[in-house]
Amino acid sequence: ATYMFWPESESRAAPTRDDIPISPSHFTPATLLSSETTGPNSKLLTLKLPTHLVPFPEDLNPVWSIYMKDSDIQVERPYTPLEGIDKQGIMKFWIKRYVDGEVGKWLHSKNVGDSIEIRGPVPTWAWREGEYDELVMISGGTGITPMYQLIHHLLINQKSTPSTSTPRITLLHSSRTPVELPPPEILQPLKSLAAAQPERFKFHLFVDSPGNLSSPASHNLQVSRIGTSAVQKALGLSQGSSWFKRKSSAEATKIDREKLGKRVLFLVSGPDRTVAAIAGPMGRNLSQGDVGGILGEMGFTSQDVWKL
Ligand SMILES: Cc1cc2nc3c(=O)[nH]c(=O)nc-3n(C[C@H](O)[C@H](O)[C@H](O)COP(=O)(O)OP(=O)(O)OC[C@H]3O[C@@H](n4cnc5c(N)ncnc54)[C@H](O)[C@@H]3O)c2cc1C
Repeated sequence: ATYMFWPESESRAAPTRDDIPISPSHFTPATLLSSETTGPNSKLLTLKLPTHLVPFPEDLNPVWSIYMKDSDIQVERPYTPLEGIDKQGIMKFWIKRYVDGEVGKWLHSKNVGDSIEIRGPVPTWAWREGEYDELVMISGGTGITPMYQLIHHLLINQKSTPSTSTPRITLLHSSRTPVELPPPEILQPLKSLAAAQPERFKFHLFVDSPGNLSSPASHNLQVSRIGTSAVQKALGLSQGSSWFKRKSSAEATKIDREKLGKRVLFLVSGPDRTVAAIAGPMGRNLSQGDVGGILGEMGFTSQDVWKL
């Protein structure tokens, strides 16, 4: 997935400046305000920029990320600020450390007060108002971060009632075990939103294995992979309905897209294996590749699916 393997660009050699707002063409030193362990291999990092370096809100259409540079080995990787950036220059990130990974490990080793050079904002995927009636988001691990940024922008951060052109959203998220689930800073706002506006937002959590939890169900956790039935449920369909073409048993899960009657977009983000299982592997050179996996089996095509 592009999510894991971003090509090394020459941009890591971009100059460092602290006199103009952040932009993709230069690095800017930010200060690490807090670093909090959130699981066996993840941390929540908060960065702060001086207020005069904060970009204009109109340059911050979700979903966007910023590159952070490991200044020891001069390697940069993109990370997604969960709530974008506020007027005070604060950005929060949920970051995983891989055993043999470079930048994640380096970021985890940083102390409060340290300086981290950042470059961005860089668009990940451009949200366009009014194009979809419904978004079905499927994420694995830290792949929840772009989903969270979009949900925060559309539904959590709204002072007034969302407009009728705001899509209904379902988020299906999976982590390997309960201790690897996103931290409360991410889960709690999503749970509150699902409880307060169930007609606008639905949220379901999955784990591959229950870990030490004796009763996952009481934590609203399903112990299973995200599969066809979870997607059907997200679309408000049930197996018996006429939406399903029933030409042969092999086609039992195929959806008659014409009859869906709503403009649905699937957003998929996470580790390679998760993206491949849900929507087929990414293509060469960061292209989307064909839609495969369970969404492909259900009959969805590249106009219905975007792999982040
Ligand atoms: C737009 C975007 C936004 C992102 N947002 C976030 C975010 O909010 N939070 C987050 O945690 N991550 C995010 N990522 C992922 C992040 O950019 C890094 O890819 C991730 O942190 C791993 O980088 P690393 O340097 O720590 O590990 P790397 O050194 O890249 O290694 C990662 C893993 O791959 C393995 N590996 C390395 N090289 C190879 C190879 N050649 N072949 C096989 N395996 C190999 C390593 O052993 C390790 O397990 C985002 C990615 C993108 C593209």
